[in-house]
Parts: sequence; structure tokens; C-alpha cells
Amino acid sequence: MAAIKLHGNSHSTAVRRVLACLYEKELEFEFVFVDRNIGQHKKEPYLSLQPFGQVPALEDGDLKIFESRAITNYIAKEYGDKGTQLIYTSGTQMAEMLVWMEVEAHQFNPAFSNLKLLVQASRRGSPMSTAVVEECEAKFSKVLDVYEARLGQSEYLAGDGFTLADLHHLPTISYLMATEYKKLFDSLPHVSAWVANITARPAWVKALATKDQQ
Ligand SMILES: N[C@@H](CCC(=O)N[C@@H](CS)C(=O)NCC(=O)O)C(=O)O
Repeated sequence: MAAIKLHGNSHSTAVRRVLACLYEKELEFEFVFVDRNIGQHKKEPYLSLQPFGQVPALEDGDLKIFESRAITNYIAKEYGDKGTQLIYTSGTQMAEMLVWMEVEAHQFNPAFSNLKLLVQASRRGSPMSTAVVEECEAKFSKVLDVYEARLGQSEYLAGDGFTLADLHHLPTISYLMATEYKKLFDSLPHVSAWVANITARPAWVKALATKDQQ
């Protein structure tokens, strides 16, 4: 049995963030299905792993942790000698990486969440008003404009190497690329080239292809 157990389900963006990291690091792991349709994530024993009742959660031997970004940070540091080097540990590049990891969590992800709500409302057949749609689009585009400027200076967010700062965006970007909000990326050449580059990584392709083990 693998020492690492990832608990979750494959269509969750937060779970896919961790899957991408595990595949980049070429680690063996067991993917334990959490059936959200029957509320397994809101009951024991799962709540002992993730007290907020969300996926993912990770076990590595005796260690039990949750929060997808904390998990990827742990994996990247603990298994530093395996697979892709996903973090810088010193100097300017580390500082840039930390900045863009925070930007993803506190600027990009909230703006993404608004667009996801629009997509979900529209799919339910109760679309939001034009004013709300325009406001959410404008907020997201304002964030992307900052990315366009940054990616005009370097291939990846933290410099010339792919790091967790880039990886953390993969699930949310891929989600949007399959919606009408792809249009918000299309007019930005540096952002578009970065998106094409990072979404073509074999580890990400593998994460998207991973199915639940029911
Ligand atoms: N900040 C958490 C967010 C986790 C999260 O929102 N998970 C969603 C699936 S993508 C979930 O479990 N939703 C069910 C719920 O909140 O009840 C992380 O990154 O791990």
C-alpha cells in the first residue's frame, strides 16, 4: 500500500491541484475516493482528516494535512529530490515565487470564483444580470492584465522555471478554458502562451485524465 493517500474526487479543482503536484514529483500514491454526492465529506471518518468538510486531504504515513496549497508546498519540500523541482529555496526567485503564490490565492482565485458562480448559475438556467456578469468579467480582466505584464518579462511567474506559483493556477485556468470566459484570455498574448505551455505539461494532462476509484 502506498504511504501517500490523497482523499478526494477527481473533478474537484482543489484535488486536481494536488494531483498535478504528485505527478510532477513522480510519486506513488493511493487515490481514495470521497463520494460528495452522498455527503461523505461532511461525516466521520472524513471530518477527522478535513474538519471543514472539503476535499482534498492528504495522509503521508502518520501525517494528516488539508488545504490544497499547503499540501503542494509540503510535497514539493518533503520530496525535493524527486521529479520536477517545483520550488526555489532562496533569493530573488524564491521571493517572486512567494509573491505569485499569494497573488494566485488572494487575487486570481477570488476573481475566478466569481466567474465560476456565473457559469454555475447559467448552467442551472438562472443566469445573473448583465451588470453582475460585466462586473465579474472586468474584475477578472484587471487581474489578468497584471499577469500579462508579468509574463511579458519572464516565461513563468517566478522567472525561467515552472514552480508551484504556476501549478496552483492549472485547475482554475483549465476550468475557465472550457467556458465562454476563455475569451478573457484570448486577447492577451503572453498570458495565452503561458496557459498553452503549462496546460500541456504531461503531469497536468495525467491529472485531468485521473478517474475516481469508486
Ligand atoms: N481552500 C481549500 C478549498 C477546498 C474546496 O473548496 N473544495 C471543494 C471542492 S473543489 C469542496 O470540497 N467543496 C465542498 C464543500 O465546500 O462543501 C483547498 O484548497 O483545499
